[in-house]
Amino acid sequence: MAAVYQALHRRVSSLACRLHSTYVRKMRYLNQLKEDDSLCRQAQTSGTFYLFHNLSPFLQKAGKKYLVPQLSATEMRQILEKFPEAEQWIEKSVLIGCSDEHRPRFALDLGALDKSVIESELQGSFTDLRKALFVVDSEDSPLLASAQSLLRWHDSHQYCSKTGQPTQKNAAGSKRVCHASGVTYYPQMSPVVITLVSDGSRCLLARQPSFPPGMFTALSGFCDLGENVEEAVQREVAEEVGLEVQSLRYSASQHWPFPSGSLMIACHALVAAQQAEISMDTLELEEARWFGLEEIVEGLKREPGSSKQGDGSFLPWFPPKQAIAHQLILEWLQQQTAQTA
Ligand SMILES: NC(=O)C1=CN([C@@H]2O[C@H](COP(=O)(O)OP(=O)(O)OC[C@H]3O[C@@H](n4cnc5c(N)ncnc54)[C@H](O)[C@@H]3O)[C@@H](O)[C@H]2O)C=CC1
Ligand SMILES: [Mg+2]
Repeated sequence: MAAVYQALHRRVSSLACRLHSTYVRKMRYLNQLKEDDSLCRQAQTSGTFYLFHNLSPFLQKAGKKYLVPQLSATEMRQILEKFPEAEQWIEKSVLIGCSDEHRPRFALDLGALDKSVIESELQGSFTDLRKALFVVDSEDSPLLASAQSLLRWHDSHQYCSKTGQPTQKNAAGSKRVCHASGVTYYPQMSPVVITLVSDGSRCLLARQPSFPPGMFTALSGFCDLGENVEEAVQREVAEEVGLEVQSLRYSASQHWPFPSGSLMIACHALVAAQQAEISMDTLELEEARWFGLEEIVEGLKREPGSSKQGDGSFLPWFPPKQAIAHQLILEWLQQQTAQTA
């Protein structure tokens, strides 16, 4: 028995080692592409391309599914030949990853070109990211989200904020440089805390007036400069619902492309059950209230379309699985059911 176990252990370890080395080699290769412009330009000739138009990704409908096509360099050339100055377009692409076989992936925004020509040629459509994220396969959503954030960053950092002179991107798009001032700009994102507050038996969800009718989610807020995650959670909860966090626990994080590239840091926070009276910030929130276990279970079953009632009001529903708020709510539910079991 021990021999079988040892053999199994050896096999698992060697598999883990091989997997690990694939990952390490991939990350090192990507880093090389970021650092070496000529290597990256060469990689563009064998890479694949995801297309965007004014930050909307290109999707193809196949039956009920939406696919995110990757175009080869040859297919890219065929499309771009239909427009003037085809060569300069490839230069605008940004590196967003690579396959395990080191085939690099790029994203390219063709916003200045006539989108109907591309759409009819490739039989698909440029789709708003707020829709695209929720209709594509779950492994494609993070890729679209990070590609869009990087393209947006390049689009809004064309000039040096010190000299006003144009900045130049490196081949991979991992930075921009102002040659007049020597300043290097790196893509930025904003840290945002998202907190599911619980009083031990209920959890607190809120809605902003801009949310779709009936949607409730966890409290969120941008971190202030100089603040750590714990301070940001405590401040946001105090500001938005007037409660004092007693303890908090980190759950997970997620890149979120709205409004312009955020790192969502998700936490569970506990407040004292005796001091759980909500005092809502009416400037930001339209409604904030406690939800019991049953209401959470029911809310998770609902979809935007099924939440409208006969009298025109909406029953609560929660963000879809692509949003980290959904994961926080599921975790809370699991914890509650484990406690009451
Ligand atoms: N993935 C998910 O599950 C969820 C994601 N979110 C995201 O979190 C973001 C932040 O949540 P809010 O409650 O709106 O934040 P918030 O509570 O900090 O309020 C937003 C206000 O903060 C100010 N602000 C400070 N720094 C900012 C920055 N870097 N960028 C933009 N505004 C800044 C602005 O005045 C803005 O109106 C939302 O934009 C939303 O996209 C929110 C809930 C769920
Ligand atoms: Mg907020």
